[in-house]
Amino acid sequence: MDKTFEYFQMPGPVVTFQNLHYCVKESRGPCRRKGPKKEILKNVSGIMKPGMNAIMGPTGSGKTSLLDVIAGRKDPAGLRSGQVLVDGKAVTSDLRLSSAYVVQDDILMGTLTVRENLTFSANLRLSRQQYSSSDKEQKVNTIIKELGLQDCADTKPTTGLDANTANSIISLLQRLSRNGKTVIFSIHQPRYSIFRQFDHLTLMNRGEIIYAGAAGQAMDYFEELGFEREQFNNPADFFLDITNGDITPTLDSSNAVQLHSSTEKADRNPLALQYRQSVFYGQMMEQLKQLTEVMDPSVSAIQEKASYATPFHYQLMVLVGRTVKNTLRNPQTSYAQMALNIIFALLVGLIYYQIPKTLPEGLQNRIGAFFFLIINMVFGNLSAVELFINERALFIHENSSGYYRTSVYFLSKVFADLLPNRILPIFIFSSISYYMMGLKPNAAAFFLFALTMSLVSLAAVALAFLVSASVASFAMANILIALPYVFMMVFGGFLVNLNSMLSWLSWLKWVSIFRYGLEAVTINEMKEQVFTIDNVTLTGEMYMMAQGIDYSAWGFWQNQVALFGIMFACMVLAYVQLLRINRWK
Ligand SMILES: Nc1ncnc2c1ncn2[C@@H]1O[C@H](COP(=O)(O)OP(=O)(O)OP(=O)(O)O)[C@@H](O)[C@H]1O
Repeated sequence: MDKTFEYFQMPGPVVTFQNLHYCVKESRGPCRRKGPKKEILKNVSGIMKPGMNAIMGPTGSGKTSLLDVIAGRKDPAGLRSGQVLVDGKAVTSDLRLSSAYVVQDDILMGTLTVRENLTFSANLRLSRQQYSSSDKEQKVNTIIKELGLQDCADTKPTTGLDANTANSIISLLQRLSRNGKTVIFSIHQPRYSIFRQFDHLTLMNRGEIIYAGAAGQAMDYFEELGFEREQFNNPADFFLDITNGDITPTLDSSNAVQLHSSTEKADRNPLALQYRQSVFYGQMMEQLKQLTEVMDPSVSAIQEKASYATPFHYQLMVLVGRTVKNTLRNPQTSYAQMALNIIFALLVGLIYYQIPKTLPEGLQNRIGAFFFLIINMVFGNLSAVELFINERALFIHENSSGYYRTSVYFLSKVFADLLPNRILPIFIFSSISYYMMGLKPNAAAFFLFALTMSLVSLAAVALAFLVSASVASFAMANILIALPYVFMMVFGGFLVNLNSMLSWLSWLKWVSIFRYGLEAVTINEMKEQVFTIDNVTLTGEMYMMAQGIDYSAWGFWQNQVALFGIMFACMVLAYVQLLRINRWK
């Protein structure tokens, strides 16, 4: 009884929700066609006060959906009616910073230690004006202590932490709730030692509430309805037996629910109807009326812009720091990328070692080498498709919890990938292959060669980023990226003469990274070169003229501009795709 009293008296935020109706369209069949609408929350109202608020019910009863609607994580398009208020005010983006939403899945950066993960969160979610670095450090230490993680605070997050056990999580939540926090959680079949720590219990069945009130009074409520509890039956099992229809009310009870009457319509939920006639419901609705009367209606109309605890540049610094740390601790991709480039550079260098200027090999080998190089620059970057897929769940969670802006995440990922995995390996690749092949021996030509290789590579990488930001699985990403790469290769000007192509297909050459790359390196190398066979001479210009390549200065630079344009457009589209990722549940 004391506990109930404490629950109703404790100061802190009060969450209210009234008349929630939430609908989804079920997807059906292999094409995931949208089926008919299904109401997953039906006329759900309630009050959650500071303390331990448990939501229980069988699988699919709507527990998670209710939590998601309260936390503002469920797509608002599905909310047919109802409203969630905190202290009588409509929920705004500020709530993201003063609340926490914990999911069951493991969404932490696995390469960072427990302390580093917590520090990352503290750095982004606590305002720099209100908390100094040492304040944040202290907060992190307190949390580590509260969670009992002192022994593993400096090891990487792994499973099997003490804090993962239900008991320690519940006792932590209880300590939080005793400090005036409103803790709302969904739980399956807790054992009695856990159940008795709950202050308030919401029981759900088929999208409706069948009991909401003091957790300690729930059993009496159902016993009064005529459900008989066996002596040693755990409360959670008792409730599950009721919702599953495994126990029925004894007929001699005056309040007994007629669960299986012949007049009952299939879609009616007698337990929910009974609850709506109960004194618990009456009292709750009365309180709800009082709590929502004070609400200022103008507040709910304002759709606030998302606000963040820290400025753009600070978020960028923290996120780049984490990405760099992650790359350094998980350097396989960078090593593999570097090794791939060195091996291919040596291979191209050996196959086309010191190409002579005599015909036919002088010409044939040069063009063949260029094709080989461009293929390597494009296909060698397939690993870039993993960039946004790997951490998709982490990004969605952190972004919707208000840690950082999407643009900050995009920039930190792109730059942390481009420098170690793309730019650096390309310069090493270019240096090795260029001098082994014996191409034009002057610094300007080498620089333009390396520039072309970089732009070809970056354009291909940007396309991979776009695919990466657009899909959630590697399998899909691999299919989507292979298709344009192969098309571009076919229309690159090496495998088919572009002038002889069917006119309705010829537009493809304008989007071919291969063509721009191949033309640029060809112009760079062939210009002012003279090839000989016996007494006959052939100039590079003659070859390019025959191929329809414009070898003027603009002819060369237009390829670089086009490559840059493809890269830029793909990057912008990749960012737009990141913004469009569905954050709703
Ligand atoms: N976005 C959605 N699209 C389609 N159906 C949904 C969606 N969200 C929830 N549902 C459906 O609504 C019902 C309630 O789901 P919910 O996850 O809230 O139940 P739950 O009580 O938390 O179940 P569990 O204990 O298994 O987690 C389920 O039938 C689920 O399939």
